[in-house]
Amino acid sequence: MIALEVKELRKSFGGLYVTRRVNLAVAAGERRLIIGPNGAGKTTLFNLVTGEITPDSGSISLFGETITRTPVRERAHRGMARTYQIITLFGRDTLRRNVMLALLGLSKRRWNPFIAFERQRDLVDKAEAALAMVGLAHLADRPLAETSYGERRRVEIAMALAQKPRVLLLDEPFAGLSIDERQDVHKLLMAVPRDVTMVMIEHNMDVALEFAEKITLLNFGEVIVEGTRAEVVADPRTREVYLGH
Ligand SMILES: Nc1ncnc2c1ncn2[C@@H]1O[C@H](COP(=O)(O)OP(=O)(O)OP(=O)(O)O)[C@@H](O)[C@H]1O
Repeated sequence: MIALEVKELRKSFGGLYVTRRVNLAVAAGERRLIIGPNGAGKTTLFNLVTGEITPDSGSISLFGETITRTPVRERAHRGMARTYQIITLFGRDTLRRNVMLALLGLSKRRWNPFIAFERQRDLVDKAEAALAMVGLAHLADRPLAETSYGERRRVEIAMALAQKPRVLLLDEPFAGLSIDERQDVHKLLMAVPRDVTMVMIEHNMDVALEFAEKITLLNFGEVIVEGTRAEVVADPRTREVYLGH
């Protein structure tokens, strides 16, 4: 079963192709790593997959259903989640509330002002369960601004996992973390159940390589090497465009 399929995807900005005929098929449960030099088009590919930008041509499907023109929110309802940068979180709010807000953002129901936020029991439970999954249950009452960079990264992952995604896109989850924090996030990602397919963009090869089952190498908006971890690492083109950087 293919979880995420991209066919002949193209996108240009001001006449420059940033995504050129990209094809990608990620199997259900797979852990895929996307690598490539700066400007290769990795984030643009994620933006196309989540629907934040629209392709010029080509198609995207999620578990066999075409979503090429489906709005972002609807894709999220169908099981697509993405980790966002910390900037989008609320510093003065507690970790619990931040995760609850993420869940509310996805919820079809409207925010009910007559029920105190903390009394929305199901939301509280889901938020706490998500924080427990990333080992932060004990910090649920702490304002986000008082947490470390590594803890915040785990909150981002908790927010995405709380949505019970079928496909999770991780955009540089190890960026800016210390070696110890990288190991924590790595352990956490390795523990995510197989019913979540994960696609990761990452530059930190030490931890990312361990995570990857298959690797796709992008360069100038094109897939130039793809295969198992061993195949891609051994491929001279990988060394040429990426590992030599
Ligand atoms: N909205 C946009 N308008 C114009 N050009 C854009 C836009 N978004 C991205 N680009 C350009 O597309 C190219 C690819 O960018 P993208 O962010 O996808 O690369 P990347 O592989 O994620 O790079 P990095 O590793 O540096 O994050 C870059 O040259 C970038 O300047």
